[in-house]
Amino acid sequence: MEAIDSFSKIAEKLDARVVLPLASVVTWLIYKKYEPTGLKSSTLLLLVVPGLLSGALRTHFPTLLHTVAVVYIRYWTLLTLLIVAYRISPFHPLAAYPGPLLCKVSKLWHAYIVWRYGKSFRYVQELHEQYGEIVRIGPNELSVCHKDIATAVLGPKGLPRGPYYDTREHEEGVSLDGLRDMTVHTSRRRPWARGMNSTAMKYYEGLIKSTVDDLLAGLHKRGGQKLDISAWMTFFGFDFMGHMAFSYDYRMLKEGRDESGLAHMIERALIDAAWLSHIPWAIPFAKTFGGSSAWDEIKVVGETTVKRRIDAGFQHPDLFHHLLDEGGSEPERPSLVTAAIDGQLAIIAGSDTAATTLAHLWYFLLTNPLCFKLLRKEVDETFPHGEDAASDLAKQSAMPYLNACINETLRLYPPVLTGLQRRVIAGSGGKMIGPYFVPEETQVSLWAYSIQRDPQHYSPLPNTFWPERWLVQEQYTLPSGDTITQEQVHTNRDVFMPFSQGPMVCAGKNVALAEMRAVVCAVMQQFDFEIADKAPFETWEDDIALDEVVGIVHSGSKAKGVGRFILPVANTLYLYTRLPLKTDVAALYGIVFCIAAAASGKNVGQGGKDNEKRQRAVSDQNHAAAIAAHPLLPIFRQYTRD
Ligand code: HEM
Repeated sequence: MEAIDSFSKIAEKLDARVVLPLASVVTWLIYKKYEPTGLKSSTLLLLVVPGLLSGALRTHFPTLLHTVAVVYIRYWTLLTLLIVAYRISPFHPLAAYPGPLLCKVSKLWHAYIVWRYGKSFRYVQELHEQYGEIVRIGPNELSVCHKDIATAVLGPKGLPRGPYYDTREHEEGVSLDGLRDMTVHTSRRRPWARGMNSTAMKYYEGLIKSTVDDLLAGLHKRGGQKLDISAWMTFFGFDFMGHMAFSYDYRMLKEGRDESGLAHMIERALIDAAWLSHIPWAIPFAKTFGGSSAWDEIKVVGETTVKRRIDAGFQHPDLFHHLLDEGGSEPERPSLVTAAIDGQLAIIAGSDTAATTLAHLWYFLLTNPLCFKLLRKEVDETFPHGEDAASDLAKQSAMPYLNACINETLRLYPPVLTGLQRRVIAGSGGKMIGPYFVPEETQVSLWAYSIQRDPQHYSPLPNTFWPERWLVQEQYTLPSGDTITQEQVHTNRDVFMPFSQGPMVCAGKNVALAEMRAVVCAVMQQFDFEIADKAPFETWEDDIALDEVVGIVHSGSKAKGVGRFILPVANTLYLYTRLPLKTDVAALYGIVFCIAAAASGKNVGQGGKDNEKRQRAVSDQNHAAAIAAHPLLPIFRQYTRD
């Protein structure tokens, strides 16, 4: 009783005008210094603190509801303003780096772009075109295209992963691709190294060959019909990964369809994770309030596959055999859960990626008849007299034009289209990337799509499919027919990163390259294609990469956009100095309004105008899903050499 009395006495003396701003400032300082993201800390700082303050200031307002409304609104409003003001101020450590205002204010903007348009790689590329090789794409995040990125960021002395990868953490644990601690990552990668060594590869080669046979049989069966070539690449990708990871046959090629809906499930799950990855502080909330049904479905399918494999026991040296260390090579065997998570990762990371690359490659070959002709010539010469083109992987890896075509496809459309995010850790003193200093606790993102289309790294024609740039020769013929010399061609292999680079390079790189080479050689050797309907081919790239995203940069970041933002902020600050409730509501409105106003550009909020396209944009958020939604339907016919 005494305690309550003394609390009431103190509370009466409190001045709301001092206490509330003070509380907001302290909370802001805590956020600025420690970046707390857990559910508990967020609940404490954002709900409990203003709740306690409401209790303390109860006597200052006519009703409890009034008190709660005033306290919460004022506390959150000032906190938001402090955060925003600091991020756009010249005192922020990244103030010197250019970027759109909304990116500097919050990563919510980027999350919104991903959620609304999906193709944020196009957005980031436009930012680079506008601002140069280094752009501030978040309050604490830079996207860099400088030539030193590979060594400085991805190399052995590079940086660990950033919080973007926190969505990879599931109830059971984290998959290899989500491990941010370099030491833990190194030890977890050991079974993968065994699962990808030359002995293991020998076994996978047989699987590639038999899966290619299934593909060829499926295509022969449907000869003379229009076939969605990208769907068949997806069937191949999943069937091969099923065999390789778990000795399991998804039977997509045999059935000619994805009966289990696995590919679609993974596309949906990746869409769910895509926008959330940009705001990792929201992950605990998203998990608490529902999570992703697609991830739940994948979990069920994954668990069934793992159980089936365990019940069957060791029969083949598949990837799971190595991940579980069935051979007993490690002093301590990895747990079943860890092996299961990473085995499922192989399906998720390895199926869509190879399939989308192959889909793009067919698209480029079919729309560039000269390239098709050159590649066919190389296939025919390498495998004369009907020699089986799918079986000799060593010969395939030495085919210069084939590898140039694959590289060029991976350059223009790296299947991992999101940025590879790394973080400069606290206490490291910062990091130099070329001439740029990146302060501690800053995220650095490398967007292969932007880097690999940057004219300073790939010229001429950085946006054109021109496989010759990968060949070493004295003279080059451009698609126009003009010839240029070696000195006029610049191909910077150091920044070629479709598989990433360094200690966290794609664990399946060699397998992926082997399977893609085998598919292309075998199909080229046996089939001719006829494009029955030209229209989808003409618009395909625009359709899947969604031009709609392009243009946000200009509409959201020009002086008019900044003006739209500053006015409501000033308005809000002015209103904030008034105390009655209605001005607090106005202040909150001001915040919402200023964000909405700054966000509104010609692309945002025009839903009524072009609703059909917008609807499609939402369903196209994942690249593989976009490809699936825009089928390429050539007719396959038997090819016989003259
Ligand atoms: C064209 C095909 C592929 C491409 C372009 C590709 C690309 C990539 C990229 C860029 C990363 C780094 C991701 C990041 O750090 O965010 C990665 C990681 C990974 N990929 Fe691939 N991948 C392909 C196929 C495969 C295949 C077939 C497998 C499995 C057999 C696989 C397994 C993995 C694994 C396990 C990781 C995580 C590596 C680590 O964290 O150490 N990938 N891949």
